Amino acid sequence: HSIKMAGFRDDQKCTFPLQSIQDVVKLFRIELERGDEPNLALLSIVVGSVENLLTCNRYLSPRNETESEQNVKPNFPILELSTVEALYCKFESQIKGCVDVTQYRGNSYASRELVKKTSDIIWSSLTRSYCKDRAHLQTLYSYLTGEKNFGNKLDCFGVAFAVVAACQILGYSDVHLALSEDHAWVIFGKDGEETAEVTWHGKGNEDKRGQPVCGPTAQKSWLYLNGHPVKCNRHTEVAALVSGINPSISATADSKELATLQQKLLWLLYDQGDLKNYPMAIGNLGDLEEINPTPGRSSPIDLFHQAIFAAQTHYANHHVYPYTYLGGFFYRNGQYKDALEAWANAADVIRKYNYGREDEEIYKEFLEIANDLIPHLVKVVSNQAIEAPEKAESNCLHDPQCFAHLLRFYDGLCAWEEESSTPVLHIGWARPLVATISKFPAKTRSHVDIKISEEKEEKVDDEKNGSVNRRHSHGRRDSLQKNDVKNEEDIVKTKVNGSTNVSDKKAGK
Ligand SMILES: CC1(C)CN=C(N2CCN(c3ncnc4sc(C(F)(F)C(F)(F)F)cc34)CC2)S1
Repeated sequence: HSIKMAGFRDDQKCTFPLQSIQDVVKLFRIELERGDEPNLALLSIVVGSVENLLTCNRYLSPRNETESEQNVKPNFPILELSTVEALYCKFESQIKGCVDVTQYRGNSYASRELVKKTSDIIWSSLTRSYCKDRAHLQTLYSYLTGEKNFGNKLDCFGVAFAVVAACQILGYSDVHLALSEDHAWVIFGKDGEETAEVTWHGKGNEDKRGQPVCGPTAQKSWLYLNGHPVKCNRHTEVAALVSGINPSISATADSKELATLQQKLLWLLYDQGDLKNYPMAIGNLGDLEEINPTPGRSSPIDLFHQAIFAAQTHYANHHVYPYTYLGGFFYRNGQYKDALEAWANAADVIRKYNYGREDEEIYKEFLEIANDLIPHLVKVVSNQAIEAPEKAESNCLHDPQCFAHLLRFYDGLCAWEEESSTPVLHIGWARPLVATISKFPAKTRSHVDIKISEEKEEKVDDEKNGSVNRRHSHGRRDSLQKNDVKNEEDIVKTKVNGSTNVSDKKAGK
C-alpha cells in the first residue's frame, strides 16, 4: 500500500526556520491552540534537535569567543524545516512500513496486539547496548539520528513516548501515556480502560511489555501509584515532553537558553490549563522559577502548593513528589520547620503503600531526607541555638511542632514497611535517627502529647486501600504559630499524625 507522506501544514511550516526561543514557543502555541491534536512526533523532534544543538554540539556562547568573533555567533541554533521534515518522514515511514494497519481496520480503538506491535518496532530498532540512564535520550531526535550504533537510543520514558507518538501517526487517538512518579506505560481502548506496559523499568527487571498494569504489584506499590497515575491527553503528553527537556550540558553546567525555553513552554501549557492534573510538571516549573523568577508569575511556593492541590484533587493525595518539591525548596531556603512539615506530609503519603523491589527511587528519596538533609538541618539549628541563644525561642529544637513533624515523618516510614514484602528501615537509619532525636531537648520532647487513639488501629487500615483520605495538616498553617508556645500551659496537643488542636485557652475560645 502506498505510504502517504504527510507533509506539514502551512501554519506549521511558516514558523521555520526556528532561530530563537520565541520561534519554538510560537510553534508549540500553534500546535496547542489548533483544534486538531498537537503532533507529538513533530514536537519531540523539534525539542530534541534544539536540546542536542544547545547541550551536545556546544554552541560557543559569545563570552568565550575571541574578540573578533564577539557577538557574531548566535547562542541559539537555526533549525531548518528540511531537517525536521526528514526526521519526521523517517519515523513515519518506519512506523507505517512495519505496521500493516489493514489488519486492524474497522475497530476504531487500538488493540493490545497493535500496541505491542508498535512497542516491538521501537524496541527492536534500539541500539543493542547503551547506557540507559544517560541524559538527552528522551526524544525522537535521539531515536532517529546517528547511524545504527550511534543513534536509535531512548531512555525508558522515551520508549513509552515514542510508542504513543507512533500510535498517533497510525491514527489511534485512544492510545495515551500514563505516568507514575517513576514509570510510564500506555492506556487505550474505550474510556482508556485498557493498560499496557510498553517499556522497561529500572535495572535488572524483566520488562513486562504487552502485559496490562494490574494485579497485586500494581495495587500496593508506589511505582504504579495504586491506581492514581497521570492519565495523559495529547496536551498533557506535550507537557510530559516539555518536562523531559534536559538543559544539562555537564554535571556542573546547564544551557540557560534551554532552561528558559522549558520554562516558557511550561508557562504556555500552564496558561492553557494543561498542567492542572500534572503535579510533577507544576513542580518542575516551581524549580525553574526558583532559579530564574518570571516577573508577575506565581512564586515557587505557590506553584508547589498548586501541585499538592492537584495531587489531592485528582489523585486522592497518593503522590509523594509534590511534598518533596516543597520540602526541598524550604530546606534550600533555610525554612526548616516548613521543610519538616512537608516531609512529614510526604511520609503520610508513602504510608499508604507497601514497599516493593521496584520502589528504589522513592526509597532513595526518603533515605536522603532522613540520613542527610534532616541531620544537616538539625546540625545547623543546634549551632544557631549556641551562636544566638537569644533567638532560642524560635529555634526549631525548642518547637514541639518540629519534633511532632519529625515523629510523623518516621511514623510514615514505619507504616510503609508494615505488611511490605521488603523491609525499609535498618541499622543504617537508626544512627541518624538517634542523633536527630537527641538534639531535641527533653523539654521540647515533653510538650508533644502523643495521643494513643482509643480504638486499636486496624492492621490493614483503610489508608492502605486508599479508601480513606487522611486529613493533612499541609497547607493549613498550624493554628499555633511557632512562637506561641511560651510556657507550660501552652501544651500543644499535637497528635503524631500532625493535626494540631490547640488547648482552648490558647485559641482564645
Ligand atoms: C522533588 C523531586 C526530587 C525533584 N524532581 C523530581 N522529578 C523531576 C521530574 N520528573 C518528572 N517530571 C515530569 N514528568 C515525569 S514522568 C516521570 C516518570 F514517570 F518517571 C517517567 F515517565 F517514567 F520518566 C518522571 C517525571 C521526575 C521527578 S521529584
